[in-house]
Amino acid sequence: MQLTVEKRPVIEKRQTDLEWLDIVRVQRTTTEGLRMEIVRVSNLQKTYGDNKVLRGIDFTANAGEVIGVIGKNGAGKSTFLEILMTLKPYDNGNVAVLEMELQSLSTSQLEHIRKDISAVLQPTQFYKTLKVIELLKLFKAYYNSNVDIEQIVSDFKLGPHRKKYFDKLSGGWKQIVSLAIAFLSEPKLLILDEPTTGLDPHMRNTLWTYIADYNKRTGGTVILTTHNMDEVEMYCDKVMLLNDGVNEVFDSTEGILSTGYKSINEFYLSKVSI
Ligand SMILES: Nc1ncnc2c1ncn2[C@@H]1O[C@H](COP(=O)(O)OP(=O)(O)OP(=O)(O)O)[C@@H](O)[C@H]1O
Repeated sequence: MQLTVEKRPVIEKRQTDLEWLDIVRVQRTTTEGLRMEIVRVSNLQKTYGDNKVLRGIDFTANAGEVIGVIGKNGAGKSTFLEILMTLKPYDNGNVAVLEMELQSLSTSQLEHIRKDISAVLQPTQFYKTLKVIELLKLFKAYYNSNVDIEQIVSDFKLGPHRKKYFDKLSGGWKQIVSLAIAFLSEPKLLILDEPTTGLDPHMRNTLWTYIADYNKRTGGTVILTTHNMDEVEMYCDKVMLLNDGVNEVFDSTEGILSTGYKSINEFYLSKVSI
């Protein structure tokens, strides 16, 4: 595998005190030209009652890609992610995760596939009686993970919080702990629903640093939703714009910008009406 490093001008503009944005987007090209397909979705449809939320989504995620799913409130982004996480049934279409067609899987096959998927939804109030460090140890044991807990504590700046009870943390720190736990299993597919909402700018950078590093180190795939278009522009390889129940655009970030938009924010505002 050959690594090519590409520095985007926009990153330089927004460089932060963490200097992490020598974090460059690493684009993997394989000499064999082969990339494992992690998710393939075709004509996905999902209705709640008479609310047809997804009307035919086509989507592919390859190993190592970071993909941002964007769209206005209520567009169906979380619904889409929950289907990929195997948490929600769908009405029509095909959804293959790690080359397994979800609707044809038995319960035990679903459990098997879930071992390779990690997800962070909105911060939860789970494990009230456990301290942060205990939670991390618990999940390390559960996942049989080789990840060094102290490294995770350091990477996510959790040192001052390690002995605090989870339910006593602020909303943002709960979010950070949930994210740290998600990375413990070194999943092939990481699904994050608005991971940076509620995080301060330093912690947002910390998270993106970790995602970029995880992605480079393990070749893991990340699919996330966000309303922050700057983050999409800086860190996502591809963008899917969900609009009126379909993937109105699904393209590389560069591909979108090369069509004349100054930014992904401008692209979003021009494509999506209130
Ligand atoms: N369990 C449910 N039962 C009925 N309707 C639902 C359910 N979950 C979501 N919906 C509806 O489906 C639509 C899409 O919701 P979803 O949460 O997927 O959108 P979203 O794009 O993630 O929105 P946001 O950006 O506001 O988080 C909304 O109209 C919502 O009210």
